[in-house]
Amino acid sequence: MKDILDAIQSADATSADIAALPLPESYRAMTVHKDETEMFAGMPTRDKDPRKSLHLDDVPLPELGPGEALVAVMASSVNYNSVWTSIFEPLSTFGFLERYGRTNELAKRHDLPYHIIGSDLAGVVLRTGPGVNAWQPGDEVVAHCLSVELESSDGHNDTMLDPEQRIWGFETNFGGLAEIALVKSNQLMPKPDHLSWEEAAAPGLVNSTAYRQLVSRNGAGMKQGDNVLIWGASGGLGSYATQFALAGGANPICVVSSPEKADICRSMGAEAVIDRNAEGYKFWKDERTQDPKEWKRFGKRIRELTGGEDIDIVFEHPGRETFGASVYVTRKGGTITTCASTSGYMHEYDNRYLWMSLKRIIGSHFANYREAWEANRLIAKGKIHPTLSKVYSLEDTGQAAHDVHRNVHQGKVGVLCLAPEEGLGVRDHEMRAKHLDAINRFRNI
Ligand SMILES: C/C=C/C(=O)SCCNC(=O)CCNC(=O)[C@H](O)C(C)(C)COP(=O)(O)OP(=O)(O)OC[C@H]1O[C@@H](n2cnc3c(N)ncnc32)[C@H](O)[C@@H]1OP(=O)(O)O
Ligand SMILES: NC(=O)C1=CN([C@@H]2O[C@H](COP(=O)(O)OP(=O)(O)OC[C@H]3O[C@@H](n4cnc5c(N)ncnc54)[C@H](OP(=O)(O)O)[C@@H]3O)[C@@H](O)[C@H]2O)C=CC1
Repeated sequence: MKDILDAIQSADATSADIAALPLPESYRAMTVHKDETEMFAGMPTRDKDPRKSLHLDDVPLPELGPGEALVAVMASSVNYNSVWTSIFEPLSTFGFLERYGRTNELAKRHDLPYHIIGSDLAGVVLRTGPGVNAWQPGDEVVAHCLSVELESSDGHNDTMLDPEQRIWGFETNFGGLAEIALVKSNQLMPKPDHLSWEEAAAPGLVNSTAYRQLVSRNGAGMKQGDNVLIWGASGGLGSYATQFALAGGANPICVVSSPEKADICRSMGAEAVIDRNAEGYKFWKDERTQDPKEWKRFGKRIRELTGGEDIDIVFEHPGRETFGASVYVTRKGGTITTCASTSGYMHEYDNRYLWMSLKRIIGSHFANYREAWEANRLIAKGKIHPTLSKVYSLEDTGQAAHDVHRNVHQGKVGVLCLAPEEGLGVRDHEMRAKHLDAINRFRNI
């Protein structure tokens, strides 16, 4: 592994040099263990601790198949899907690996007693499998997390609709929170030159998801002037949704839960910010009963901030806790677009406000190949910036996931895998200098 790292860090290693490096038989990776899936049984979700279930293991290098690439991972990031995997909710991810393993001989590699997690990476291609022409050993890349087979016509217009659609590092093995990752070569995209490894690894999953959910015609198709209600506006998804709204001429109404988070939203350029904690919204009277008066109070506050207008698009992901309010505050003909249910997936809302006011609910999930590429292009062009806050070492991934689970993080949390320190991998210093304040906006707060 040291030789690989030395070659990556040397200014003059060629593609042939990288291709000639022997690959290690094993590498370090963050895993969950199949024989531990019941370890948190009976505990409340909040108390399930990723630091207990995530392990740093030495794992054997997987065989490289056709159309695949092995990548030396310099940095990765923590996504909420890694929190779900590490607390075995809503399901153990080993079921996904078993199901994938049954599909064909090569997919069997994924069905193991350990699951290497992680759905983001920035790194360097080490080897490509048969049939890969677009990428070479030595290429500096990021990887998006869409894994599809594309054997069915269902996914030929929109690759997210493939019946064998999986999220790499969640529904497949060999993810990015490791020193080496196995990806399909179609997941690879050029690493933005002006970013360090850990900055480049941060946006991938959430940026692509926010792009489809909010901007793409497959999602809400946001346009100039739209009022966009963004829950968790300084969190993983929300910090990109806020940037897309601002960059696209829309009007974000950012919801956060502390004055620090409100300040970050303002520093991104948002003017309308609601601190849900300070304003004390209680959309549920008890576990089963919502309080429409609170939806109305929330709607009034939004009208105060917009000069009397209601919401064109709600960027939803908290789920059960907020969904009733989200449907209520949307304007006639408006759209609620949802990609998650962090607080519970059995939603309740008053359907009269949906049908009588001709509102639409759109389900959205990650992004298709093209959307992921377009979202990465916006990062590479400096139109959208990483929202990296803290950076952890690979061995401290459990703590990083714990922070995200407990909602004590800001923006995105990064993880150094092979990169020995932060700040490495920047190739375009001139472009970086232009965007330095925006790149550093979330750092160490
Ligand atoms: C990019 C990052 C993203 C995120 O962070 S997202 C957040 C994390 N992700 C999650 O929380 C989602 C985790 N996944 C799940 O909870 C489950 O994954 C799903 C609920 C999405 C699906 O459940 P399942 O049991 O895996 O699949 P089924 O489709 O319900 O299949 C079970 C059986 O039901 C059959 N079936 C499906 N639809 C129908 C239908 N309409 N009518 C009759 N049967 C149906 C199937 O065929 C199959 O059958 P057979 O067991 O025999 O193979
Ligand atoms: N389907 C898909 O493709 C994707 C789905 N997801 C899912 O989306 C969800 C959010 O992911 P991500 O943004 O990365 O996570 P983060 O934890 O980084 O951010 C979410 C933010 O939402 C806010 N929030 C959390 N719970 C509530 C609540 N009960 N009521 C109101 N606001 C709440 C919090 O902000 P604050 O406290 O400031 O209000 C929190 O910081 C996860 O469940 C994840 O699995 C993520 C990416 C892709």
